[in-house]
Amino acid sequence: MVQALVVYESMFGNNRALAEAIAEAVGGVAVEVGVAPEALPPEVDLLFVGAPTHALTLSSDATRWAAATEHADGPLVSNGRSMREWLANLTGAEGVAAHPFGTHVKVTWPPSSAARSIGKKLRALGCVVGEPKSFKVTGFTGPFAPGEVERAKLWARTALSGAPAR
Ligand SMILES: Cc1cc2nc3c(=O)[nH]c(=O)nc-3n(C[C@H](O)[C@H](O)[C@H](O)COP(=O)(O)O)c2cc1C
Repeated sequence: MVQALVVYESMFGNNRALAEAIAEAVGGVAVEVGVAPEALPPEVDLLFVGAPTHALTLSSDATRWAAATEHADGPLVSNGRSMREWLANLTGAEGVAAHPFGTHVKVTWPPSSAARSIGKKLRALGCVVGEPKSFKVTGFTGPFAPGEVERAKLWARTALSGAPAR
């Protein structure tokens, strides 16, 4: 049986909600990036990795600070280790099927998003990476555009059906 792990970074809760919906859809576990293992457990054979788009890519110290001071009503969901740091330290992911996801407010051309940045980093780690998927929120703190969470669940189930066990 395929064991799925969903690792997320989130400022205001949108990627957490997406990660939990994806985990439910594939029968996996959603883990906040600050407490995610840096050595991928060998039983994990399907990885979903998601984060919010900040300045067209993954968050940085500066954008996290802006999120906390300019946009948040309370504490950020992810206020420890960042997705960038976790991906820089991740080991044991070679050959694992991995699916990058994230959220954005605006679509840009050429396409740039946290999901795409995650995809590049997962590929460099030796993962077998699916097409990055970014889901739309209607404002910096949310909510999702109509149908986006359902779209994410369908996407995750498709990824599950194509995932061979390690
Ligand atoms: C500092 C900052 C920079 C952002 N930059 C972008 C951006 O370049 N493009 C975009 O579409 N959304 C941008 N956003 C909106 C985020 O993508 C949005 O807040 C996020 O998707 C919400 O997910 P979360 O609740 O999981 O953090 C930015 C948000 C913040 C706080």
